[in-house]
Amino acid sequence: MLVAADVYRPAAIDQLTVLGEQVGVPVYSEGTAVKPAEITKNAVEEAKRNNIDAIVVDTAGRLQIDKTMMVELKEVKKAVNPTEILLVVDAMTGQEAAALVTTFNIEIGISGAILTKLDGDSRGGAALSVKEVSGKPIKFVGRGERMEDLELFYPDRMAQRVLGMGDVLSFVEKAQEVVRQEDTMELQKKIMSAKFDFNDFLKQTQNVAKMGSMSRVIGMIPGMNKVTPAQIREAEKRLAFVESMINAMTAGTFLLNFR
Ligand SMILES: Nc1nc2c(ncn2[C@@H]2O[C@H](COP(=O)(O)OP(=O)(O)OP(=O)(O)O)[C@@H](O)[C@H]2O)c(=O)[nH]1
Repeated sequence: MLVAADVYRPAAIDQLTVLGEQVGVPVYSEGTAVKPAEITKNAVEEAKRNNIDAIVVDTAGRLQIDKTMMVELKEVKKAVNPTEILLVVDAMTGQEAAALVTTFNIEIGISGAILTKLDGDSRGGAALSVKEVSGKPIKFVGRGERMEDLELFYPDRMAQRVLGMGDVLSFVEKAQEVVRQEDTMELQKKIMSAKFDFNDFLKQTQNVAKMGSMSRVIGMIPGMNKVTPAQIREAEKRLAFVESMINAMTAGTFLLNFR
């Protein structure tokens, strides 16, 4: 169950409700008038009543460290004694990330971090900072805006990406998640017998899209870390254009004459 305990940002509750619907997870909310610690305590009771054994509490975030927020987080921690306390760190904040992690770890005591926006920072400086200043592990990383872009963190794979060696293991795992083995065999047969058509091409591009944002997929391929965000945006635009062209075509058999 997801718990809406960010009572300050007006859209935070709605945002969590939409996310809950998307992933099929119930969302517990009491609006903005109740204190986060109280909401969290009630949510645990509600979860127990419904035999739900895991809850994720979304608390308010701030760019700057804020005393009131720290007190509030301590209250939430005291109220429910969570198994994990994960700090969400934006990788784009660079060195500021180190200060944030240090303060949260001293004040609240974190058990790990989630590093987001790694798609915008391939150098991985923030990842090193988290470990260096807190000694706590990064448990998940975000590489784009979609749910599929949130993944488990593997330090060795991150190191390979930073060194420009790609991340073939994650690439294969993601591909296995979205493509069925039988479909791959079918496709292989089509290519071998020269029957690969525009519909197959469309299916392929849709499968790649299911693996996550284009920057994320490209980043996993060895040697492709030099492709700039602008080039990726351009490629996405062109792909959308080609897709619309194919969708506008009439089905049938055409012979192309290239003489
Ligand atoms: N490119 C990219 N965008 C992300 C990533 N993670 C989150 N975002 C985007 O960043 C914006 C802010 O994300 P939120 O989830 O609202 O951030 P938040 O931590 O809840 O914000 P607070 O209100 O401060 O708690 C949204 O537009 C997200 O789609 C990521 O890994 N990569």
